[in-house]
Amino acid sequence: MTSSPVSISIQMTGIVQEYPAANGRGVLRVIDGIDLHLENPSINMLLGPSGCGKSTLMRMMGGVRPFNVKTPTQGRVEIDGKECLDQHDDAVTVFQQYANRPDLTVWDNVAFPFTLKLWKGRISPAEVKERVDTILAAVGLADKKAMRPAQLSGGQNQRVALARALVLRPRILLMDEPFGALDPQTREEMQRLLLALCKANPCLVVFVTHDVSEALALGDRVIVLSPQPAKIADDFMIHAEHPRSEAWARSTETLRMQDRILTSLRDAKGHGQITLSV
Ligand SMILES: Nc1ncnc2c1ncn2[C@@H]1O[C@H](COP(=O)(O)OP(=O)(O)OP(=O)(O)O)[C@@H](O)[C@H]1O
Repeated sequence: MTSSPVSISIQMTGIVQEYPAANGRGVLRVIDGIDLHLENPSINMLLGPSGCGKSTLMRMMGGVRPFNVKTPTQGRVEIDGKECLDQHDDAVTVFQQYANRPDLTVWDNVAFPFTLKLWKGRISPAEVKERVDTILAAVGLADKKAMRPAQLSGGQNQRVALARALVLRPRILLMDEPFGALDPQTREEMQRLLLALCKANPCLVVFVTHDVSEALALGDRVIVLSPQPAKIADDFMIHAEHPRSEAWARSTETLRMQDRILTSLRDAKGHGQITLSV
């Protein structure tokens, strides 16, 4: 993978999101006035109680609009100063559920986006091959390329999903609790892998997590949302170098940040969803 300078910004101004209420009467306000400016290359962690609207906010950054719902209800999302009105190819998303196709090999799963209308014909078959082989080597799956998802572990499946996202060389990588279903050791391996991939291929990462330790291990910036309807409860930078050591994780500075996050979540309904894995 080659390291190339990358520059992108996401500006969210006065964001309000309402959905039709489940009982069919009125609306449910999920996001209640968020202003946020993100710039890359950086890893931005979004933390907040379950259901507070993290995924909703993240989807807006990729221009994804739920069927029949005006998104955002109020406010404006800009990518590089240009209003984002639709799904765009600057952003790709990695989900907790991998979304790998069971009928395709690892190689074909990673190459899959290039078969879609948006990408078809944009790059040559030779470049597709070069990109897929390179990213599979980078995520440590070069020797698994002929296997199918059912033959892989959870961590390996998540590597496939990460490779499929990065093969597009996005300027924005949206990660919606990507490591939430993995065991602690695999989760740590994936965190180290993500840091290495981001170093090789800098981009703007927005990463949703329920885990305070994960936010502290990965984040250049930590944004804490309040319970629904979400506002920004806290927002701070972490300047420590990556990868962050065990000693750093146990330092007074880190414990103070951990305490700061937990304090801003203390009164949150549903804060039991927030975990601490150190
Ligand atoms: N398309 C939709 N239509 C109606 N309600 C929706 C829609 N999408 C999300 N919601 C509601 O908006 C709220 C916020 O959902 P969202 O998935 O953004 O929260 P979250 O913070 O990511 O949750 P979690 O941490 O549990 O994944 C929830 O109450 C959810 O039911």
